[in-house]
Amino acid sequence: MVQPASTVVKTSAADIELVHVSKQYGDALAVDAIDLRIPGGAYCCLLGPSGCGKTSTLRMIAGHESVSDGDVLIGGRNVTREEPASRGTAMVFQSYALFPHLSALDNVAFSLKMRGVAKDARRKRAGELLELVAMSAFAERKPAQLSGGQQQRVALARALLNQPRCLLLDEPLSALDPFLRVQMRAELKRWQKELGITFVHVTHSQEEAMALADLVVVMSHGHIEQSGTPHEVFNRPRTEFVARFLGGHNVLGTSGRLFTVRADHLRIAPHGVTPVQAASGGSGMSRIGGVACTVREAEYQGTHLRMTLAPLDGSPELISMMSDAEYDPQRFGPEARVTVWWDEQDAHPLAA
Ligand SMILES: Nc1ncnc2c1ncn2[C@@H]1O[C@H](COP(=O)(O)OP(=O)(O)OP(=O)(O)O)[C@@H](O)[C@H]1O
Repeated sequence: MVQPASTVVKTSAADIELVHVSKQYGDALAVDAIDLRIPGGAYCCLLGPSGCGKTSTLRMIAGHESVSDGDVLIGGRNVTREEPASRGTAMVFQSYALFPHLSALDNVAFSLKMRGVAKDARRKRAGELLELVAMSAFAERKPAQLSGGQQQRVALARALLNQPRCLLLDEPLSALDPFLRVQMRAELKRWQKELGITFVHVTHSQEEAMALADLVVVMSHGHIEQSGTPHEVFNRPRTEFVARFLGGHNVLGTSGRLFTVRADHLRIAPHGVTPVQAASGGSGMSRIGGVACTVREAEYQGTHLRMTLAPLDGSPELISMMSDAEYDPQRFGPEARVTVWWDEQDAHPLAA
């Protein structure tokens, strides 16, 4: 019988706190005085485009990169100047970093061997961890004889060996094909819940972050643009950067103020139908009378149609997601004239 995760990895989750943490590489400021608290037992995703500082942040938590300024606290203890091994963290690398000449079992047992643990004891312990990640049947295989997803499981088992209180994952799914990525994503989430420890996962995929995280931290140019639950961040993006980076939003402007409307909240009627406007608070963020547009493209995406709409007044294009059930190619197909509007409550103001 497979043992519950909590009996194989007996540890408690630790909070992670970053207090005014900066990272300077020569003249380049990669991370700029960020403050962040990740509650113990949370699944946190650091999300942002290439070069925004997410890997540097993860590596500073792990202790693989020195902190230029500020403090890193794990479980309430200041670990800023501590070695990686004494922080209670473990890291899973993008490339998995397995030893090619060792079997899966010996890869997991390697650090126990270095510490002089007897062969039987280390093989027993490594075997338990391989069982946890459903890899017992592949224990004697070398990494080259394993698929990407299987190598990832071995890397995870190895990282769990020392009972970490926080697991740090650097783009752990990026080397996998799309199908396996979705499957492994679900397993990561399940393991995190079963183990009950804090996971910090770096990704540039908003879809991955939305699917996995309890806490999404959106970064740009070394700053935290916004942090919150996936629902908060998606429904209430704070800045234009967050709205554009997450996608699925239209960024609109009226009299110098910016706001967003989710693509699936745009309302569309065939040309000539007068929109019925929900009560307007007079903020100017709804469009009484609607925007006359031409449908530029209608892309079928299974459950939805993604429509690109070109306003006749020459303002920037809008994106609409319409459910397959609502879509009528006669009325909303390419080149159709339509009227687009939105309700006041669906328009969300952005910080300047
Ligand atoms: N060792 C280094 N020396 C000099 N500059 C570095 C070093 N490591 C990172 N940088 C720079 O710091 C900035 C942040 O890099 P970092 O790797 O943290 O970003 P990232 O968001 O993880 O990017 P990616 O998704 O591409 O890995 C980048 O401009 C990068 O070029």
